[in-house]
Amino acid sequence: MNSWPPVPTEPPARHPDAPAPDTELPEHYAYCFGCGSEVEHGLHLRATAGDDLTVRSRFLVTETHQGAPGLAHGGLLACAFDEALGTAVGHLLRRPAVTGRLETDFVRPVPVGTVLHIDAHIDGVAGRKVYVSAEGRMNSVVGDIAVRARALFVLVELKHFIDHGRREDLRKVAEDPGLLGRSVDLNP
Ligand SMILES: CCCCCCCCCC(=O)SCCNC(=O)CCNC(=O)[C@H](O)C(C)(C)COP(=O)(O)OP(=O)(O)OC[C@H]1O[C@@H](n2cnc3c(N)ncnc32)[C@H](O)[C@@H]1OP(=O)(O)O
Repeated sequence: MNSWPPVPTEPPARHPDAPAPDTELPEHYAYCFGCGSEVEHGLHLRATAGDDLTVRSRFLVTETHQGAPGLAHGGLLACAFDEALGTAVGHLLRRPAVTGRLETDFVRPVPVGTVLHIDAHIDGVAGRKVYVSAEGRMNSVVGDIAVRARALFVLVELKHFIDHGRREDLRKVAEDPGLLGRSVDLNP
């Protein structure tokens, strides 16, 4: 594997208002495929703040997540890691960010019925670039590693979402702000 982070970085600083360790984190958007309660066949990932620069997430692989008979689809597993890594950036740095790059190593097949435990860690910051990595273990926080991932998140302004989001969904959120979790400082 190449060195990580791939560029010189500053040590990340956990935001002073980041949730305390062991705090259960709210979904960040009710219609998010990764965590949203309104998405029937979504991943329904749940996350807990960890110590320092970590977030611990978990999700149950169901029969709607299959790629081969009885096995999780790799793309859905990548989605879970995108969510888990983004949750770490959003809640611990409290800044809006989007995935610029995501790489995944699928180490073991993941059967339907598995609870995947994903430990994400913020590794370094270079300007707007935030480097994060995670490991996913099967059925226990000390289970066999099934997937590893690394990602670059890029810090963005609120304008990013307003400029690019579909109008009707932005309107829905304006009418019902409760659809969004209040985890990041939108005007830091
Ligand atoms: C509590 C909250 C929880 C949230 C959880 C959410 C989890 C899910 C997160 C997602 O899935 S977000 C959706 C998927 N991602 C996107 O839709 C992003 C689409 N891409 C973009 O909008 C733009 O390409 C992006 C904002 C990422 C960057 O565009 P910009 O014009 O703002 O910046 P620029 O292109 O100058 O890049 C900034 C830096 O990042 C670097 N960069 C960007 N993309 C890169 C890439 N792919 N690989 C390597 N480096 C990259 C780029 O080289 C540059 O480095 P330097 O500062 O050193 O010059």
